[in-house]
Amino acid sequence: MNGANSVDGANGLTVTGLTVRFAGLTALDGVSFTVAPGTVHALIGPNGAGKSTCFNVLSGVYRAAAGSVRFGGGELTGLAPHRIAALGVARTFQNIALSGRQTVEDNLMLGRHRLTRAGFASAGLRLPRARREDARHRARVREIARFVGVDEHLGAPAGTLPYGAQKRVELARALAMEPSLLLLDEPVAGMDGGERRRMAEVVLAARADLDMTVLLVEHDMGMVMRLADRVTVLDFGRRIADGPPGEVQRDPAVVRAYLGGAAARGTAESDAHDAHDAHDSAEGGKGGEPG
Ligand SMILES: Nc1ncnc2c1ncn2[C@@H]1O[C@H](COP(=O)(O)OP(=O)(O)OP(=O)(O)O)[C@@H](O)[C@H]1O
Repeated sequence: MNGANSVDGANGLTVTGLTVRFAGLTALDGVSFTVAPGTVHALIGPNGAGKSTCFNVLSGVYRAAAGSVRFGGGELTGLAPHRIAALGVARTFQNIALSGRQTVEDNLMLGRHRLTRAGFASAGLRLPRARREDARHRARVREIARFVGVDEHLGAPAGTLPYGAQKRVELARALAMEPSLLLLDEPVAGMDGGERRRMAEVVLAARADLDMTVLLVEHDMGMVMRLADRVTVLDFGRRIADGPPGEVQRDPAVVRAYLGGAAARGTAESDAHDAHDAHDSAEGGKGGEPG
């Protein structure tokens, strides 16, 4: 199946024939998939499969050589990152990208920038309209911080928080943009079991309560199985499987791709490690280190 049934018009995403090349290397080779509105969709695959490249095209960081990305009825390919953000697409990063010296509240307020109507001049002059708007945004930021469970940290510099809390602040900042499509790049990488479960709860609550479509890149197969309504699997830039998580985890091409990656690297240690990941993917178990 080619996966490009259009879901234009709502908060659905339709990726068709996406191709990205880097000096002789084809990082994405005609990839197509569809993310239905209001669902959590996972993009998985071994290291180097093309997942980050795909996210970078969706958020406007990379340009595609060919193909199309349609969201909510409009074409995203070729738009600059700020234009894509303005259309309601928010993203978190594999590595934390917060402003460490600023407070959590200020980091979240940055997320609301696109929603701010009063210009810099009136905000600078502290005109009443700008003050009211600022208060409204701060109230919403507090709500979102509570929703994600970081409200106790609002006054702290983001860089001083424990790692797991910083990852949740990143998610809160993305939510502060009030996106209709949320791109999560390895949201639980480096977290312990308790933090992972907490993050999973927040993502599911965001889908249910905030009417959001979520696309997720994640190496933790337990998370993928728990969260995703549908999974697209990439390997060497190509789509090798697409379907419900239970189906995809049994797909021989998927199991082979994960085992093949381990064999190609050839060390006993990485074999054991990746075979463990592949086993997890086949069993829907927990584990899988960030790549
Ligand atoms: N800016 C770039 N310049 C050159 N090659 C790149 C660039 N970005 C990615 N690549 C290459 O494209 C391929 C896909 O990489 P990508 O980072 O998208 O994979 P991934 O699935 O996200 O991997 P991981 O799970 O390790 O993060 C890799 O071979 C990578 O080396």
